[in-house]
Amino acid sequence: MDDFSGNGLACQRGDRLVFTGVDFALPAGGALLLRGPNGSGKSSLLRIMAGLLPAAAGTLIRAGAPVAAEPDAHRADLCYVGHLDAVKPTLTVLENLGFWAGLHDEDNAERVQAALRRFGIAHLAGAPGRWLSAGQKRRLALSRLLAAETGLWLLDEPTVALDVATIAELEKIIAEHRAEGGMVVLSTHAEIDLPGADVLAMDRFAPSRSATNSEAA
Ligand SMILES: Nc1ncnc2c1ncn2[C@@H]1O[C@H](COP(=O)(O)OP(=O)(O)OP(=O)(O)O)[C@@H](O)[C@H]1O
Repeated sequence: MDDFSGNGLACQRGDRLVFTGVDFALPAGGALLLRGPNGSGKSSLLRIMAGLLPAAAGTLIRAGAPVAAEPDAHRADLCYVGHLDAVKPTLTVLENLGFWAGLHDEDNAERVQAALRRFGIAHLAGAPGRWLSAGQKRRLALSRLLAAETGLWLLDEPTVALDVATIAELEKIIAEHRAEGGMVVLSTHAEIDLPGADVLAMDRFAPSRSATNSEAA
């Protein structure tokens, strides 16, 4: 059974200690909502969870084993959607998603088509990325969630630029993922329906000013 947890996580960006002492535990099917003001470290924590940024302290555990022991297995079984959509402007919508999904699984054509349909952008499959509106780019980025099967979804402000109907669809897609034992960590300033989610208020983990100064000294 999959699960994902973190103990004593700290993050340093440049000279600044952004947060310390973050603990969380996600069971299979679990959801974690990251809240907090601008700069409190939500994106940084997601990047640490995705293995894109080293933690200054602490441990991540996936399915009972330290992520540091098998980082590739962890990365292969997660989908990180950052708040930059990473859509290549000269590739078509289908090529963008097919390329990404191919990194996970070569036999992905059907899943890719189904993902575009589910996010309502199948009619744009042949359009170059540069033609997409902000919301269409976001839908394409989120289509990755369905184009390859991964157990852990890490979503940085996923509802930005989405219309109301697509936010409702995303809520359903996340609920289906969790019903199959998938996990999700999501940061947002907006309202989103994530039944039973744990909430991490990131401002609680800001080091005190004196700690920050002594860290920087
Ligand atoms: N590449 C970087 N180099 C140095 N500092 C950085 C870098 N990226 C982010 N930071 C700093 O790390 C801190 C946390 O930023 P982060 O983006 O994680 O916050 P956030 O809670 O996601 O904010 P927001 O709500 O504005 O998206 C901020 O003080 C930010 O300036």
